[in-house]
Amino acid sequence: MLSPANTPAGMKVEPLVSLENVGVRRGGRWLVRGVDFSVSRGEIVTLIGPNGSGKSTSAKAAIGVLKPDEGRVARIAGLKVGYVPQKLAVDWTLPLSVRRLMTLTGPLPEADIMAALEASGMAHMLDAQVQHLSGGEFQRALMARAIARKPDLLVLDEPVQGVDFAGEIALYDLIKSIRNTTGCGILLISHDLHVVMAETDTVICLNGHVCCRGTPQTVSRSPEYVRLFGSRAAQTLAVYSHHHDHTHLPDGRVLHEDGSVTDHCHPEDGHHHDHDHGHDHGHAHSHDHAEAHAHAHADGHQSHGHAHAEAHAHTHTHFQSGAKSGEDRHA
Ligand SMILES: Nc1ncnc2c1ncn2[C@@H]1O[C@H](COP(=O)(O)OP(=O)(O)OP(=O)(O)O)[C@@H](O)[C@H]1O
Repeated sequence: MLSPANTPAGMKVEPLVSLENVGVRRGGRWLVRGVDFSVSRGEIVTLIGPNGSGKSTSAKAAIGVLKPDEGRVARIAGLKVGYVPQKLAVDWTLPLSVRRLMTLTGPLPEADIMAALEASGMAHMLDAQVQHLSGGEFQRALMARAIARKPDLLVLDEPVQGVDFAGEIALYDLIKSIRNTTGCGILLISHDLHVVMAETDTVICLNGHVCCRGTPQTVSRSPEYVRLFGSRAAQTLAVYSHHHDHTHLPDGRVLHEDGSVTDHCHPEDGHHHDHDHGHDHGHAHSHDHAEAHAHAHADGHQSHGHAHAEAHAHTHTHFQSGAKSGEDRHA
């Protein structure tokens, strides 16, 4: 495995992609600002945050699909990106087999198609119609498609959407095994504020900017969590909790915890208090988190404790971005 943890001590690894103070402005307002994070080979970075908090925007800026209005994005030369979008622009009235899905945007050697489907547990569904796949199978097919071109960086936008709890664990297992066998870097997007993959090296919590970051606290030590979800779940999932200190109003302005309202939110505006949960919220909280998780899954949606009333649009038509270097893209 090529995890940074396994690289020889003192050896500096150049990140596959790094964002520095990135801001994206559209329609007269900042969608995200002050975003900085990097993803290295073998590393799993998870972006969490409520709906509309800028996760997809930040990921798109990272892979070069979207040009930032401020800040810098650097990518290693020739970076190959596999992108599993949140939504697909597919005409569901036309028949589409899994095999065809694999080659929609370009031919692939048969051996690579089969190896990717094999790795994703989908080889037996080669001729199945995509329309008939379950949520979990569909995500696996998309993942197979993304890994077939052997990317350096795999970007997964909400890979567990529409997937039940057991399927979620299985998908996280698959993501872990992709990382372990290929050594690629993984940027994972989740709107679930309570649960992230245990293997996540860094969690970046977005709320229009980086609200907090840290290592996820594993809950495997919490007897309550194990009792609720079983030891298998406890081995696979971890919990990362946080608190948002501001609310985005429908008109784009920001209501802060102290009652003041500003036009934008920005880490430097004096209203934000970053929490490094690696320090602030340790194991003592794991019992509460496990309960939060139980509720989230029992009623089918999460309570974020954060009102975000904005409508948002998705443009998720890219399967795969053959991003070259960031400088090329931004020239
Ligand atoms: N091209 C655009 N023009 C204007 N606003 C946009 C554009 N793209 C995204 N937005 C807005 O930017 C905000 C962030 O969107 P983004 O899709 O990055 O959020 P997200 O955290 O990924 O949300 P979700 O969890 O709902 O997918 C949203 O309020 C969205 O409406």
